[in-house]
Amino acid sequence: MADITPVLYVTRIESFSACHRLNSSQLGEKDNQDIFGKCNNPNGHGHNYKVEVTVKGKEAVMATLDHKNIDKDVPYFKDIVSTTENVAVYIWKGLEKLLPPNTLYKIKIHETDKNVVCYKGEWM
Ligand SMILES: Nc1nc2c(c(=O)[nH]1)N=C([C@H](O)[C@H](O)COP(=O)(O)OP(=O)(O)OP(=O)(O)O)CN2
Ligand SMILES: [Zn+2]
Repeated sequence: MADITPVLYVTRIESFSACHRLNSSQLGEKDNQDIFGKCNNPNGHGHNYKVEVTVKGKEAVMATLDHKNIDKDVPYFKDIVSTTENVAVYIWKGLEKLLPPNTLYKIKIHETDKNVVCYKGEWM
């Protein structure tokens, strides 16, 4: 008879504080303002991001982001807009390299109390 093993998902919640500005280097000033509105303010703004990492094992930390200006201090975001969706993919790519294959399950980021993004490594 085949063994039946329960699959458990373990979630750790970590946080980091960072500032950013939603602005695409591929667009002009007006388009950036129209698309990103107040989040395109040149002065930027900050968040206390809460990150939930779910693995089938253990986790690691995202020190490259904490107390940083995401747009200026993190080379990955030189030509990528620092939306929370893109931050989630960035964290996924970083953690995936540190963990055993197929153990990372889900990244969930609370940018604000109202904005929550989830990424499960899927592409379409
Ligand atoms: N799809 C996305 N939309 C927005 C993102 C994002 O990452 N992905 N990010 C922002 C801004 O960074 C912004 O700081 C979030 O602010 P905002 O939504 O304005 O603020 P709150 O969640 O506090 O709620 P509001 O009631 O809307 O002010 C915007 N959009
Ligand atoms: Zn923001």
